[in-house]
Amino acid sequence: MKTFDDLFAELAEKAATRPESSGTVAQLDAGVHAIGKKVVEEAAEVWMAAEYESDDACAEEISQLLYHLQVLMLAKGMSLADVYRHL
Ligand SMILES: N=c1c2ncn([C@@H]3O[C@H](COP(=O)(O)OP(=O)(O)OP(=O)(O)O)[C@@H](O)[C@H]3O)c2ncn1[C@@H]1O[C@H](COP(=O)(O)O)[C@@H](O)[C@H]1O
Repeated sequence: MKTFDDLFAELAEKAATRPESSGTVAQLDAGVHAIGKKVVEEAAEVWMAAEYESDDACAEEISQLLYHLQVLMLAKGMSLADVYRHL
């Protein structure tokens, strides 16, 4: 099963190698403003799923929110340690 750290390593590799098929590369190219909007959208979907959908649907929305947060971190040039030191 993929972990948060596994996903971040995978996305960092995509950002470095820039494969044409990567949605992550497309989002990074769209910039922080567009990525930030996706973070807010996914956060709202998590909220709605938590109130009105199944636990599995909510978990899926949370995974998408985590993905978009990681894309934002990469767009900002941040590492996992930059975040973890605040936990
Ligand atoms: N975990 C994710 C992941 N979670 C969410 N998303 C993106 O977030 C979107 C969430 O979609 P929604 O359900 O909110 O639907 P939507 O708003 O209509 O989607 P869009 O119109 O914005 O595409 C998905 O369409 C994906 O584009 C993800 N995209 C990629 N990954 C993983 O990231 C890795 C790298 O992916 P690529 O860069 O595409 O190779 C792979 O392991 C992928 O599994």
